[in-house]
Amino acid sequence: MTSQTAPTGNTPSSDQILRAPKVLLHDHLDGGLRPATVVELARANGYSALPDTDPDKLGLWFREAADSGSLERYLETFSHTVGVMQSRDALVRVARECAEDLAADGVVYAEVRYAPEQHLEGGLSLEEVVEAVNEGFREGERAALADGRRVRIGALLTAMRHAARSLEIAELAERHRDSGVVGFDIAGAEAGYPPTRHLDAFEFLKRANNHFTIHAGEAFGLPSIWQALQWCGADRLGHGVRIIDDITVHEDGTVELGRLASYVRDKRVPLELCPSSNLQTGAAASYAEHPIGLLRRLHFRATVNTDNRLMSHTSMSREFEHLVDAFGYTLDDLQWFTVNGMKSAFIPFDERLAMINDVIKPGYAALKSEWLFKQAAPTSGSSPFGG
Ligand SMILES: O=c1[nH]cnc2c1ncn2[C@@H]1O[C@H](CO)[C@@H](O)[C@H]1O
Ligand SMILES: [Zn+2]
Repeated sequence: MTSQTAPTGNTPSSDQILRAPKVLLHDHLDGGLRPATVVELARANGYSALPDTDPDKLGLWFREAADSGSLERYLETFSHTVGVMQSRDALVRVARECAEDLAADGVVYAEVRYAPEQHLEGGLSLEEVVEAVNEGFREGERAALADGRRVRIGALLTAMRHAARSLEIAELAERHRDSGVVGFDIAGAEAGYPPTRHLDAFEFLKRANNHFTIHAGEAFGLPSIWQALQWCGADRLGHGVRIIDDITVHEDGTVELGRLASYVRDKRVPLELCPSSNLQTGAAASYAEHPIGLLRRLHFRATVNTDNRLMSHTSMSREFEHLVDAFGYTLDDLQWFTVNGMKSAFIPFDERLAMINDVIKPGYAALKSEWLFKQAAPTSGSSPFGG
């Protein structure tokens, strides 16, 4: 007679990772299109600049072109996705498919960002862009629900850091606050465009008690993170991965945090880490060397994100799989990242708490207790009771 005991340190299977409830705070709408949708929208809208019209080859092209080692070159690939997202129908479709794809990946809560100012070439107004995207998200949530999957999507409005429309976009976010927009962001090339160029937008949002994150500490280091936090007052850091530059690991294994890294950890500043994206832009050399391993050990408020599912050929499940492979993470680790994400979301506290207690924790508990019911699984071999 053998007896089964609770597994410790078990490696989650791909299937468990897929079914685990996941939270995503950093995902670009224009970085997550299905390749086939890019092709179809280009055809429908007379966009003729696509590098390939075969969906498989186009998907590969995005991935390879983005795999350049530089953020600037990575960002060039967005001209094609933004290029086909210039009509109301295109925006509704892309947003709907985004919600459906995230739901199919087991994401239960996501904040998806895009820059309204980049979608005006077909004659839409900023308001119309936001309304179209919101409509698509709601349609996608309903379609997912009809399929038995629950997902909630909030939009973040991004202003481009090289442009000069950030105050206008911040005001747009504030106007749509009760209709699907949960916050604000700035993105684009980091070097040469410090967040302090947009102080008026951040001041406006703070006066309105609104929320914002800033892409900082991705292609540029500590000064960018410091400005985002101490000059701009960001609630979260988009990437923030270069906070590692302010952390010293000594030969005897002791770790020393500089003032900025201490502040980030002490204040529980959420880091929207995007491992695959960082490998492509050169911010990290491999998954195993990605700072997320150390940041998790040191209990920073680390979260796991996709950034751009198309360009990085990824999903939340894939990001988790890479981390499980690189660091041996268990379901407890994945739950820790997920709860961190939910704690750091921009929706109200009571909703975050309910999502943690009523959706995330029960979801992981169900996965963690599966070993108890192994004998009932259809694939199990001989009877666990012998004979
Ligand atoms: O990792 C990133 N760092 C900085 N900017 C980015 C990143 N990914 C996408 N965008 C930029 O954000 C815009 C709105 O979604 C995209 O068009 C792209 O230019
Ligand atoms: Zn990003």
